[in-house]
Amino acid sequence: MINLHDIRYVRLGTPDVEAATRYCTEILGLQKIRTQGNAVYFRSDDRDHTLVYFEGDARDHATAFELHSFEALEVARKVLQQAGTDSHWGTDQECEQRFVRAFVWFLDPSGNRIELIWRPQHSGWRYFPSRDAGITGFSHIGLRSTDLVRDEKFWTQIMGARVSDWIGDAPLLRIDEIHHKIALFPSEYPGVQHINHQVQSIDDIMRSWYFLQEKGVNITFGPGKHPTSTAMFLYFEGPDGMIFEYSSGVRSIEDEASHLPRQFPFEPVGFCMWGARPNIKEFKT
Ligand SMILES: O=C(O)c1cccc(O)c1O
Ligand SMILES: [Fe+2]
Repeated sequence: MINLHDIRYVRLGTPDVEAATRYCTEILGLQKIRTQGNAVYFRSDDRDHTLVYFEGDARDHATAFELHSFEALEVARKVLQQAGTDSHWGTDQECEQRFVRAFVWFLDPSGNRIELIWRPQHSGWRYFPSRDAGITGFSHIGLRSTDLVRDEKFWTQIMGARVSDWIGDAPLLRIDEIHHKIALFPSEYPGVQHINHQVQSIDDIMRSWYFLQEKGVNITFGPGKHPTSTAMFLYFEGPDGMIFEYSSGVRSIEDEASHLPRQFPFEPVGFCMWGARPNIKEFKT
């Protein structure tokens, strides 16, 4: 089995890098760290970058997870091969673009591009955004799944993730003590379904709620509170229809042995314990 250390970055294609850059800095509250070639890099915490927008197809998404050693990459390739999944080494140029020493990529059973990376670059600089959204870091993604039961098996049996809770058949998956770093949601096609950044407190959620409305950003869900992770949340629309989430107060699962995943209904009450209703296709039946 593969042992994922942590989620690291998301890379998104876009036909309009300039518009995406304006959104990331002025609306979302990330820090632009560099432009390199046709790509712009953004920080949300003490890592070199956690989000990249590159000139390309808006359906072209990749998500990276850090592994513990170079040997772990080699082992991962064998494990994937045994599971019938082709994997490939990243080229030197691709490693340079990602600020990693080595990586392996593959497609999950739904067709999501996943990158397993080794020695990603850290920053010696404090994260310093141009808008104070209260972001403390990139934390999780929603991943599109064309078959939730099949993909839950892949992510738990091959990738070593554990189910923390289910909403209907949608599993919230942890790879460390944080309630979830990946969540699978039903879709007809692959891709990243939402990108979560943690913010410091409910004050940041509410401040952003007013701020985003003033800026005319489409709020798609919330403010609300997830009964699953106990996090308070706000979802809103970004470039090319991507959904971004701010949340605060995600629970930790300290005791692996005693945690049993809980089943929540795939209904508004399964997503929000305050009564908010999602205007997000993948959260609705
Ligand atoms: O935090 C959660 O529990 C959660 C639940 C449903 C959907 C999400 O995006 C979540 O982050
Ligand atoms: Fe989420």
